[in-house]
Amino acid sequence: MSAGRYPVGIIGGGAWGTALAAVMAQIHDDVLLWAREEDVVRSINASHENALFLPGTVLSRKIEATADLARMAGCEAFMIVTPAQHVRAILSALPDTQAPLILCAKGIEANTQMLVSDVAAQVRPDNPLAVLSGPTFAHEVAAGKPTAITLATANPTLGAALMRSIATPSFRPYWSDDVVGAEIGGAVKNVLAIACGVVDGAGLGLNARAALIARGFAEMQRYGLARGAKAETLAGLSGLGDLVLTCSSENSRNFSLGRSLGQGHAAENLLADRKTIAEGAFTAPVLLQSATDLYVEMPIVSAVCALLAGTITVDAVVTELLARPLKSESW
Ligand SMILES: NC(=O)c1ccc[n+]([C@@H]2O[C@H](COP(=O)([O-])OP(=O)(O)OC[C@H]3O[C@@H](n4cnc5c(N)ncnc54)[C@H](O)[C@@H]3O)[C@@H](O)[C@H]2O)c1
Ligand SMILES: O=P(O)(O)OC[C@H](O)CO
Repeated sequence: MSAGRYPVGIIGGGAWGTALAAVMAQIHDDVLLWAREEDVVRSINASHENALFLPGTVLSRKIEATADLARMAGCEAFMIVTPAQHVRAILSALPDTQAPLILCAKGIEANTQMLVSDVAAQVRPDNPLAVLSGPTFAHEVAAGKPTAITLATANPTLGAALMRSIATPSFRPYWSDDVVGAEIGGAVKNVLAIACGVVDGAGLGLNARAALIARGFAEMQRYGLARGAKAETLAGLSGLGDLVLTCSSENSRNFSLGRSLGQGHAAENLLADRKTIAEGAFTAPVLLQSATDLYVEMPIVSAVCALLAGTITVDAVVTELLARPLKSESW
């Protein structure tokens, strides 16, 4: 990539877009971040903090925020960091560009069952695509803590160029040619993290949590392989790696949503009160529908859907899962 004023533009001023801007500011002189909320733009430009979505992290003065998408036209590559359900709209509104798009949302589009990369290929057929996904809590990345992540793109030359433009001494991408696998790991783990949070909130113990991670991973593999993912990608950073992270920490929004469900709070109230995104709540119903269409069994995902819909209690869901017919552990 040739030198330009903004080597990487970031679209989305939530916690993750802001953390990625902090990473980019370690290696680039100017970082332009588009945020939807004027408050976020003001907070970053005036106080060098994203007080709404990543409070407490002091940001580099190299980061400039804007609410004007037209300003992004000169960027040489884009990180697309809005929630999955808004990627279609934001890509449609992006200025005319043929720059590579690095897709950072973890989810599946409702109604269409499309992965974010499918949405991007449909809306922006002329832009090269890559997916960035892995075990990455935003506040740790923004603080410069060591992080490894999958950068998936079918084109190895593009992969190498993008890795060079985003790697820092503490942020290490690994290239994969498996875009579908990288996306499915990130989308499915969010739903499984809700389930692990439920186990925690209901006080079901660490054995139950480990069982759920292992059996949840079996669901991720069944579904991923049915959609063309590679097994080794699902076992890597963007699959198992991210599953382990989000299933074991209250820092995960998905886990903490599940924890509150497990403590008996109503899903409707919990979702209405949220200011930040728990992607798993949006992914769960479309994932279950997609799995059903592919004849893939996902009992844990199904249980999460029922809990989110408020059609079953935690006690009943646990009894149901444990009462399923005894079967082989492989699949
Ligand atoms: N936070 C993390 O640690 C992390 C890490 C890796 C990946 N991700 C993924 O990145 C994506 C963004 O998550 P986040 O943590 O930055 O979100 P966040 O919860 O911190 O912020 C919410 C974001 O949603 C945006 N938003 C809300 N309504 C919108 C609309 N109508 N159109 C466009 N944007 C809208 C807000 O502007 C804001 O950027 C998600 O898919 C998430 O799974 C997050
Ligand atoms: O807070 P969560 O559950 O959205 O998880 C954030 C990241 O996806 C962790 O990799």
